[in-house]
Amino acid sequence: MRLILLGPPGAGKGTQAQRLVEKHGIPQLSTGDMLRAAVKAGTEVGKRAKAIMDAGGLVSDEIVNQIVSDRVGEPDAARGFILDGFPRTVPQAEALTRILAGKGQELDAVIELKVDENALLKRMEKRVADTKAAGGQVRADDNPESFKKRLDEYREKTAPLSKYYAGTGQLKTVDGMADMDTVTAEIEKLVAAAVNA
Ligand SMILES: Nc1ncnc2c1ncn2[C@@H]1O[C@H](COP(=O)(O)OP(=O)(O)O)[C@@H](O)[C@H]1O
Repeated sequence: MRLILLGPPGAGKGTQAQRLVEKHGIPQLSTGDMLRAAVKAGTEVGKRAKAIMDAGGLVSDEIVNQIVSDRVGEPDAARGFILDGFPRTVPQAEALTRILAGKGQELDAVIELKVDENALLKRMEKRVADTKAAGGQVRADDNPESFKKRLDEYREKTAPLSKYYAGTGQLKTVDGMADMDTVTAEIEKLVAAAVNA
């Protein structure tokens, strides 16, 4: 099963992706996590990406397309994967189609979590508070200024993907304002329908 989770920062993609991983035994491919790992490891990609990420901007399509192309070719992704945070632009979506076509694969579904924008800043602040309370490391881009930039980038470059995937007939939407378990149940219904289609 090959799935994309779409939605603004704070929509709950990471949480839902984790639940799908547990239930279906396929990996979550989060470009945000992969880029943060590259920053931490101090690789060339990490060095190029760090300042952009900290400010809430988007890393170049060229870099993320390459990362995803490499990652979907790894053995654990052969049976499927959940993409979280990719694609984030229409050119990335087009690149993904090419990458998968090169392997004779295609997507099963694109699931968009619809969330009221006013809730997103509060969710980010809660994530920061929870992380601090647990003694964890707060993300450099989880501050109001970078978060605002992330939302702006989302509106301008990522939101058009809904139309793109509506056009391919792959888009499904879920109410991301519902409680987490309800969202999970709704996603499972859509996944079951897509896989049996
Ligand atoms: N597909 C992508 N294209 C460009 N930049 C990306 C992509 N995925 C992640 N990034 C970079 O990593 C940052 C964090 O990504 P992610 O963890 O997915 O954030 P969020 O929690 O805001 O959804 C983004 O703000 C961006 O700088």
